[in-house]
Amino acid sequence: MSERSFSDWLREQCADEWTTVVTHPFAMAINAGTVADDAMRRYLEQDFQFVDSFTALLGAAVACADSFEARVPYGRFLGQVATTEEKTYFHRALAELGGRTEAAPEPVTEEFRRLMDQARTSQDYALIVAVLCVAEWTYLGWASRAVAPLPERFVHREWIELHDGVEFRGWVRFLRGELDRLGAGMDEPRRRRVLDVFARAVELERRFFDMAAG
Ligand SMILES: Cc1ncc(CN)c(N)n1
Repeated sequence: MSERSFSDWLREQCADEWTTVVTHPFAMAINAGTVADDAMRRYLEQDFQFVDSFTALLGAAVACADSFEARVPYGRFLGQVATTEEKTYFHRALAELGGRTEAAPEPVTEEFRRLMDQARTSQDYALIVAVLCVAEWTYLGWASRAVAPLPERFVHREWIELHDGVEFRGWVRFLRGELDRLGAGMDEPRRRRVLDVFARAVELERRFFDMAAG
């Protein structure tokens, strides 16, 4: 690896799949506010299952981070978003769309949950950050492509706003910074191990949107 940061290097290794995620037709339809109610309901029902393991993974990041400075942003994000804004969004949006919080998980949802659960139980901080970083950075990638005026309906607009804005950008910057910091001390096999997990998460993000697009 040369001077480019570890997080940039990771993203470049899966550049095609990454671009497919952040420009995915389903994500672009959210930005345009044109996702049909049935499709948005199915997507959010599945994402609610995703968010459970994601929240547990944030908890693992608090536990496994290698410094107090690193633990604090995870704790803040866990408290602010996972248990307040994002959670109330899901309940309001699913109520609006006639969705359920306990839908049966689709195969890709199961696979994503398994990846997050494996990262969590590994207690390997770098692998935990790799999965969190993909989930948040790709979401910033598509949401930041939205152009004003944002869609009128809150199910689309708030989902975009939750994944863009000053605070969310700072959160993604922090996650990338953690990968960059950890990557600087890694040997080649270790970097490849992190890449395996990073690339698998990018693939699952793409398949998650494919599932939602039907
Ligand atoms: C599948 C998926 N990936 C990422 C995010 C953003 N936290 C999400 N809500 N859902």
